[in-house]
Amino acid sequence: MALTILKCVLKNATARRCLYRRLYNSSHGFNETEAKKKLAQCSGGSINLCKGENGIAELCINHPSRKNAISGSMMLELEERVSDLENWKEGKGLIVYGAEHTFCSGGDLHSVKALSSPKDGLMMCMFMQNTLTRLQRLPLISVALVQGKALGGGAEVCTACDFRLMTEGSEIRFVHKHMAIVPGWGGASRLIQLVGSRQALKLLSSALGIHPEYALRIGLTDDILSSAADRALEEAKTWLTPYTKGPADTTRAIKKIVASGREHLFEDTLRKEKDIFGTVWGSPAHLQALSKAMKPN
Ligand SMILES: CC[C@@H](C(=O)O)C(=O)SCCNC(=O)CCNC(=O)[C@H](O)C(C)(C)COP(=O)(O)OP(=O)(O)OC[C@H]1O[C@@H](n2cnc3c(N)ncnc32)[C@H](O)[C@@H]1OP(=O)(O)O
Repeated sequence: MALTILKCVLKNATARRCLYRRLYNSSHGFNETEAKKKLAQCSGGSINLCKGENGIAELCINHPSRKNAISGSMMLELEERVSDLENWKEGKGLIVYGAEHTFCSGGDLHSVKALSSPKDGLMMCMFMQNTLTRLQRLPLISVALVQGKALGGGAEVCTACDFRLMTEGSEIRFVHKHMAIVPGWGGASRLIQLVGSRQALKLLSSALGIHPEYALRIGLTDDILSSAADRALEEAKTWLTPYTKGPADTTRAIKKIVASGREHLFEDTLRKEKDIFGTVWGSPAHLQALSKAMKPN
């Protein structure tokens, strides 16, 4: 019995390690401590997290005086909030949005300037890829609520969510070409997965603004929201509700399978599906649902 429990604990710990592992570590020349010290020097704005009792959290990119541009200290806060969410066992859903009804104008140009050496740029790129990959792998169904503009790094952040909802008049734009750079926060790779390589090539090489109708047509957004600016967050929550209804363990297991399927070869995915299946099969919620389903009429 004790051996079975130990095996189960180890299996769950391995599954957790795989989900939350860092993409880059010292073996890739990435020094996290040094990166954090450097990013802390570029301050301004905040990343605010509010965890709801309904299992849906709201993550706010908050730097309104700069259209929610992400400073170095906000990159650090984003990493801290993602860590917090990784440990939130009751969580089922996440909405990422920008303060004052605009999503995010990308990297804070003041921070970007301070980090403009190739060494610092690569350090920031690895730090943000680690964080956004962990955000994408969270066992929460995530939605980016795009109001106003999602530019550059802001466009990249919204690709790290499972779904995107755009409000009327909003715009996603990979402006990197205008800055003579390419996305480095993982946004190009994720864009290819979302819309295919041909569309991704068009969007990155033109730096064209992507409006809601076009985004819907190419599969970049999942819906267009029509409510007034100050009601959009509520509308996004309502949109997410059918996907997060029911026990947290079930929703989290579904998201883990999909997150795994996005990243692994199909054979690995089948094995991972089996492992994750093992974590929910026979749980109290499963047994309860089973007995409910089997009640004689
Ligand atoms: C490393 C990440 C990198 C990447 O990988 O791509 C980037 O993301 S680089 C940043 C890319 N983003 C941009 O180049 C956007 C620049 N901003 C704009 O184009 C416009 O400001 C806007 C976002 C379209 C908004 O325009 P508008 O509504 O006309 O407002 P203002 O232009 O007056 O902006 C208000 C205020 O905000 C400051 N601001 C806006 N964006 C940024 C930013 N990314 N970094 C720093 N500051 C920003 C803008 O300068 C104004 O400040 P004040 O003049 O002091 O009022």
